[in-house]
Amino acid sequence: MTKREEQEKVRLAEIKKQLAELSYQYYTLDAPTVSDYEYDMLYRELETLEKKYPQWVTPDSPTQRIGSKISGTFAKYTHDRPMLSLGDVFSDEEVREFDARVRQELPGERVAYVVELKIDGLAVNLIYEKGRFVRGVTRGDGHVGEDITHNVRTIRTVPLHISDLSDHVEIRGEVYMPIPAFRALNEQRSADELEPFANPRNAAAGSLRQQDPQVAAERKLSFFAYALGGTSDWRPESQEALLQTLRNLHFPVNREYRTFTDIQDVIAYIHTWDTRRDTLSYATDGMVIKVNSFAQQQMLGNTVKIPRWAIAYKFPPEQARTKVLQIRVG
Ligand SMILES: NC(=O)c1c(N)nc(OC2CCCC2)nc1O[C@@H]1CCC[C@@H]1O
Repeated sequence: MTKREEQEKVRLAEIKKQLAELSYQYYTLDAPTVSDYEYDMLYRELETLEKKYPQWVTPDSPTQRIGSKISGTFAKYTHDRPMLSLGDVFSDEEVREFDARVRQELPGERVAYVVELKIDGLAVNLIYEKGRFVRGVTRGDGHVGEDITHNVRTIRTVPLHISDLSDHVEIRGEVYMPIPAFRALNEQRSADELEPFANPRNAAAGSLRQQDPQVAAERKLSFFAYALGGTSDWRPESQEALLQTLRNLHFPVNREYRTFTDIQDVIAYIHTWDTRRDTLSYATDGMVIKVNSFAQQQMLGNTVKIPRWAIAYKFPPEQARTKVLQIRVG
């Protein structure tokens, strides 16, 4: 390799690193530190170098987010640890019953709960090998999902590489379509005389099922990470510690999670979102209450489909609330 090629190879690696950091600031932190122009100039320099040296293009380059169409059906993938669903509850009383059961099964233990917004999207499994994003899979039936890597890699908040170089890391979270993107998409679909999507969840699901990643890329999907799959050598102590680790790895983590030791405080926090959730830029359909300690989650275990250490408190459906509001206003 000539001196010049050597320098260009270094420059190429440097730009990829910078663009990944700038993209994280812009899309995940919503706090860009450079102008769009500066970003575009760097991106163009990378494209020029990759055109000159195609042998140096790596799958985790920002230029590789939109690959080629896939043909035919999606490949199937078996999760190395099942992706559980959640049992639903609809009242404060049922939340207290959950707490009573947990404490009864953990006699003498100090129990803390992490409460998270329940994002109304699509559960997805992200697989990283030696730090590189290699596969994105739908939850499917919890055991076998569909390989939608080509579409997941177009999601700007999904890192194409992470600083943890373990052999196999599985990050689970929710792919969702922000409400502004959902509204714009439906306006466009009405203009094109296409059937609008009923809700952001359906729009996200429809977008992830596209054969053409160019279409998925235009749907402005996003992602919140909230759980681990079978990950080779991570041993986080608790949900809280896991969420912090995910944030440190530059995964988008929803910031509205809180930790409580008293179920009354959990219930009070849930109700602060009864109407406040309408101000969020993404759809939610409830709150997820999880026993914080992973050791205690292990002791409580899971049924075939759902954990015994977590529940979803569901908000009343929109129309019901609107009716109540009408009566009150009327
Ligand atoms: N939708 C969510 O925001 C959400 C969340 N914040 N946390 C979890 O934790 C999982 C981990 C093990 C059992 C449930 N699951 C969520 O969504 C579930 C995934 C599958 C069905 C629900 O969408």
